[in-house]
Amino acid sequence: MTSDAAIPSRGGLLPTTPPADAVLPERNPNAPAPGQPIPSHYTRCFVCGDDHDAGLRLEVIAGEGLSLTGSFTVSEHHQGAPGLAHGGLLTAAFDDALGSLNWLLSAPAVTGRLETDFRRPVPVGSTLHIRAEVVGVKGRKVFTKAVGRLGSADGPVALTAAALFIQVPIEHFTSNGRPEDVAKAREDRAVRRSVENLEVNP
Ligand SMILES: CCCCCCCCCC(=O)SCCNC(=O)CCNC(=O)[C@H](O)C(C)(C)COP(=O)(O)OP(=O)(O)OC[C@H]1O[C@@H](n2cnc3c(N)ncnc32)[C@H](O)[C@@H]1OP(=O)(O)O
Repeated sequence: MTSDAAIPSRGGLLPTTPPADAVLPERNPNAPAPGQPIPSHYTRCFVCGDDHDAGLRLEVIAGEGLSLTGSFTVSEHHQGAPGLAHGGLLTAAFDDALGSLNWLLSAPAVTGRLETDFRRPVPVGSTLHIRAEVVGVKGRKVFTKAVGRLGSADGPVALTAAALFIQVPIEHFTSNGRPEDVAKAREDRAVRRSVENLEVNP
C-alpha cells in the first residue's frame, strides 16, 4: 500500500484508515486517462451537476494512478457565516471528489463514512483545489483521503478529509431512489455515460 505524502495524514485507527491487508488495485482501463475530465455523474447533482444555479459546479480531472484533482469557486450561495463558505457544503465537495475516485476503479460505491478536518476559513470568491486518492481497497470497502488548498494547487491547506466508500450493485440506486427521479435519470446524459463505464456487479 502506498500513500501520497502531499496529503497530510490524520493518523490513528479511524474507520477510514485502511487495514494492513488492504490493496491498491490497478486503475480500470476504461477510466478517464490522466489529465482528462471525470464528467459529472448526474446533471442534478448539487456538487458536480450543471443543472443547479446555486450548485458547487465541482470540476474533476483524473490524475495518475488512483488519484484526481478537483476545483470549485465558492459563491455567495455557499455562505455559512458572512463571506465564508458553509462547512457542510465544503464537506459535500469532498464527498463528491472522493466519491469520484470510484470512477477510476469503475465500480459504483456510496459513502459509508466521511470525515472532514477544517483547518482554515474559506472565503467567498476563493477557489478550493482538491487532491484526492485511493489509499486502499479491501473487499467492497474503498479507503480514500484528500486535501483542499486555497487559491492554487500548492496554496495553504484549508481542509483535509477521509472517507470510506462501500461498493454497491447498481440496484442500490434504481431501487432506493425516488421512482420519478430514477426514471428521469435514465434519460440523463451524464448518468447514461457513467453507467456505461461502470463494472455494475461488485
Ligand atoms: C462511482 C460513483 C461515484 C459517484 C460520486 C458521488 C459521490 C457522492 C457519494 C454519496 O454521497 S452516496 C450518499 C451517501 N451514502 C449513502 O446514502 C449510503 C447509505 N448506506 C447504505 O446504503 C448502506 O449502509 C451501505 C451500502 C453503505 C452498506 O450496507 P451493506 O448492507 O451493503 O453493507 P454491510 O452493512 O454488509 O457492510 C459492508 C462492510 O462495510 C462496512 N460499513 C458499512 N457501512 C459503514 C459505515 N457507515 N462506516 C464504517 N463501515 C461501514 C461494514 O462494517 C462491513 O465491513 P466488513 O466487510 O469488514 O464486515
